[in-house]
Amino acid sequence: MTRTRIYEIAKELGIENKVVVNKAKELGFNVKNHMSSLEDSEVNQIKGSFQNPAPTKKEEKSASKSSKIKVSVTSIRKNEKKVDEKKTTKKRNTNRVNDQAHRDQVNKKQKIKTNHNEKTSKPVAQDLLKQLKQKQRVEENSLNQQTKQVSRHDFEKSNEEKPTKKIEEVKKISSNEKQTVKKVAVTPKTVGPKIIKPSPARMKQNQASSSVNKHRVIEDNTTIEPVKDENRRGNGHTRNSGKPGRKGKNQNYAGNNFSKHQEKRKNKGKKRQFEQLPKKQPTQRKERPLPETLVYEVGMNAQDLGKLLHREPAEIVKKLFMLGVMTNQNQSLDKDAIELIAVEYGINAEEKIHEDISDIDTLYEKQMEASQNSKLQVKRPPVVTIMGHVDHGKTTLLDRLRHTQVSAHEAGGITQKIGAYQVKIDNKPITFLDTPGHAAFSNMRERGAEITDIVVLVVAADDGVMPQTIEAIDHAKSAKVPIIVAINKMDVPGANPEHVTEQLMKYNLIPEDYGGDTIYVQISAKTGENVDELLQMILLQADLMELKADPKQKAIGTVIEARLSRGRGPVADLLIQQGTLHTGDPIVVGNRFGRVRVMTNDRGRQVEKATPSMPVEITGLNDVPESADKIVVFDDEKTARSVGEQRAQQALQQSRENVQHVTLDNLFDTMKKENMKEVGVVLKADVQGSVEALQQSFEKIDVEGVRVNIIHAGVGAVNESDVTLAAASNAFIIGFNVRPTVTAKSQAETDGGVDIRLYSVIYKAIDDVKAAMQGMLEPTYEDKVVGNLTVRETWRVSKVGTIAGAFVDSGYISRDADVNLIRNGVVIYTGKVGSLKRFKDDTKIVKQGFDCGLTIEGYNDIKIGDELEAVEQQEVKQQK
Ligand SMILES: Nc1nc2c(ncn2[C@@H]2O[C@H](COP(=O)(O)OP(=O)(O)OP(=O)(O)O)[C@@H](O)[C@H]2O)c(=O)[nH]1
Repeated sequence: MTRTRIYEIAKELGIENKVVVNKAKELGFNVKNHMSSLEDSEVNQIKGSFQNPAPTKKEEKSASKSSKIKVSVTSIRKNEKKVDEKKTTKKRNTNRVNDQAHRDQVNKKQKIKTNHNEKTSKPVAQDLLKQLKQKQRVEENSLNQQTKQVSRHDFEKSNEEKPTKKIEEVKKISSNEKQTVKKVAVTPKTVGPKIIKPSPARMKQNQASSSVNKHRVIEDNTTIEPVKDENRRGNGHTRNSGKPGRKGKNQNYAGNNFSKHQEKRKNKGKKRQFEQLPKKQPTQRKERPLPETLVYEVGMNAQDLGKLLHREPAEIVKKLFMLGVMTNQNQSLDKDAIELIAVEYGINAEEKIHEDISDIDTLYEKQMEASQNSKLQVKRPPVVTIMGHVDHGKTTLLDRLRHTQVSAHEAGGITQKIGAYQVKIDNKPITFLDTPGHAAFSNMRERGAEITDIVVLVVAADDGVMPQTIEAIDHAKSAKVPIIVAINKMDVPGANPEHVTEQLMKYNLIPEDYGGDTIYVQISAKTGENVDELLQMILLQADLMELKADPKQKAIGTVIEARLSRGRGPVADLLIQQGTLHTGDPIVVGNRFGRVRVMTNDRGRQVEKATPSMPVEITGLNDVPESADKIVVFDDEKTARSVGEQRAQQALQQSRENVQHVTLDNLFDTMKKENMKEVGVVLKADVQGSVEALQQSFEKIDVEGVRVNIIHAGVGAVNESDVTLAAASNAFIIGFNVRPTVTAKSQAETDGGVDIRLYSVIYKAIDDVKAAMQGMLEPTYEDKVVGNLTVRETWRVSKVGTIAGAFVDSGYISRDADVNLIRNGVVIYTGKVGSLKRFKDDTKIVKQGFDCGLTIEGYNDIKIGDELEAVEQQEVKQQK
């Protein structure tokens, strides 16, 4: 009989010694500690008590609790096996089996309920996997459908490949998901690719990169469309379902139990995936069609041509290179190169004729032509110039016409101001230009301003045809302007109109009575007799001429007069010839520019617009223009400014070029001119007309060998710069109806006395200049006897010759004088004084009543009693 120790039993049962000891004691065995031994029957009892414990209430509870937590199917089965093998008592076995069956059921229920412990609970996990697979299949089908839809819309060309690829992609993603599913609990929500919110830009991008980046497109499309469609269909998905990155709104997605770490890894993977994708190619520019004709300008570069041809400049450079023209994109191309390019592209080339907008003369001509061809033409008032000989009554007639008495206040009685005004007869206006005779008329014509329609030739009935009358006829005829003869001063007793008519007929001005077509009117400007008839005749003539203008077009006109006003700045009198000028119009006037600021009519009333043949005064120019300058209206002030500045620049350039350059052609003239004396004049006047009148008069002063050089002429007060200029040019200043500024005056005094001459009458200015010119002539000299001497002694000195001791009877004798030696009333010799002494000293001059000793150069035969005349050359003043 063997005995077994307690610790061996505990070891066998896998429980603590203490427990076995206690159990043995419970069963009434005599044991003390784990070293105590038991008989076989006792051992079996103890083992049995441990292997088949009686299910107490406490035990049941604890068993149920633990099964909820840990008991597995296999462990139960193991226990069952063990129990079967050990063949414990029937009762206990039955109890145990019942208990176990109960526990199994509880366990199964718990497993399904809680879904915990999938690793060990195989049947539950298999169920779940089944569910998942089913779900994925549904998703695949759905994705397939969506992919087809997308491909139908966006990828018609490559629609066969893409769905497959999409499926592959989805499968790939799904397989990834499967792995994840094994580890995590499955939620009923979609486990799919990241859903990206669709946007027009993204769609566009997808379309653009479709050919290049199919992979990306597929992903984008598979993710974009389902959201849209499902939302539309209302299939239970919320609008935000599956949208990543939206906090709070993405509960379902969060429910997928993607840990942050996993998500990060996933994103990283995606990033890597994108990085591996081929880089996005630069988008190709869609080529626009070539123009039919390449309208080019010489000097354009490849970039300019690229814009015109809708092609990349690089392409043009390449083409030129192939054609043998080496250039870059910025290099200017010549005509040949540009035309080569046009041929290369198979289109026509046409050179753009560059319109020089600074050429306002051409613009003026064009507009004049346009208005003459316009169907909107209406009748316009005639523009009349009154011409005639001095004092025949021009100013009186003009005054009579405008009911003013300007001539009474006119300094010197000469018409000096150029202006214009309108007179109405039978409500029909006539525009009169107030000019100083024919000079202004011809001056205007010389400068291309033909603004006069009719000339009224004033001839005094008591004076008849005079030189300036003839000049006026010639000017009018050369301008092809019809003449109306006004025989004036009919009120004067000696008036002889018949004689005047006879005289004028010689100049082909045949009156109607004599079968001609020249209108004659006998008037008295003073009394106003027949002045209205004269006006009627002017209107008749105008009707015959059918004078018309288009008031709708942009205005063009001519400057009649311009001046600088102290308060208003540059002021210009304009005659509008075509179109209508409005206040605010941007204009270029000659080389000046500006905007019509204030416009006043001939009565001084402010007007907003000026119609054809209307004279107006305007302000707003940057500088004083010149008479006969043309006015052109531009669309905007900026253009007007640039044109004006360009023209001023050109004028300056031209004036520099006009500085005399000696050529073989002008060599002789220049040499002659170089010998000429010049009188430098700086001319300032109140109005441009006076400046021009004075300038012309000065040029006409006929003093042989001298000419007037007008260094500067302008409108306005004499200022410091005029003084500086005059001082530098050794010129003097003529101010006509203007005064020097205070500073200019003091500067003139300090600057070595610059001469400022002020005039209010033209002829006085001319006389003074003439005198100055005469003063510049080389003086003429004549011999003049300045002293008489008598020879009283003679000495012959070797090496010196004969010395004469003489007494100064009258006048004086100087060392530089010539001497006439007179003997018996005859001049024997004329020569220079060799030496002149008082006693032993040399002297310059010996006066009357004194003795002197002198020698005569080259003459020694001097005798006592000879008479000597001291002769000097003295300047003789020119007669004025
Ligand atoms: N009796 C008479 N005298 C006249 C008549 N018309 C002009 N006069 C006088 O003739 C003189 C000259 O007249 P203006 O009008 O100054 O002559 P103008 O042609 O303008 O002269 P310039 O300005 O120097 O070119 C003045 O004294 C006028 O009073 C007229 O019809 N009858």
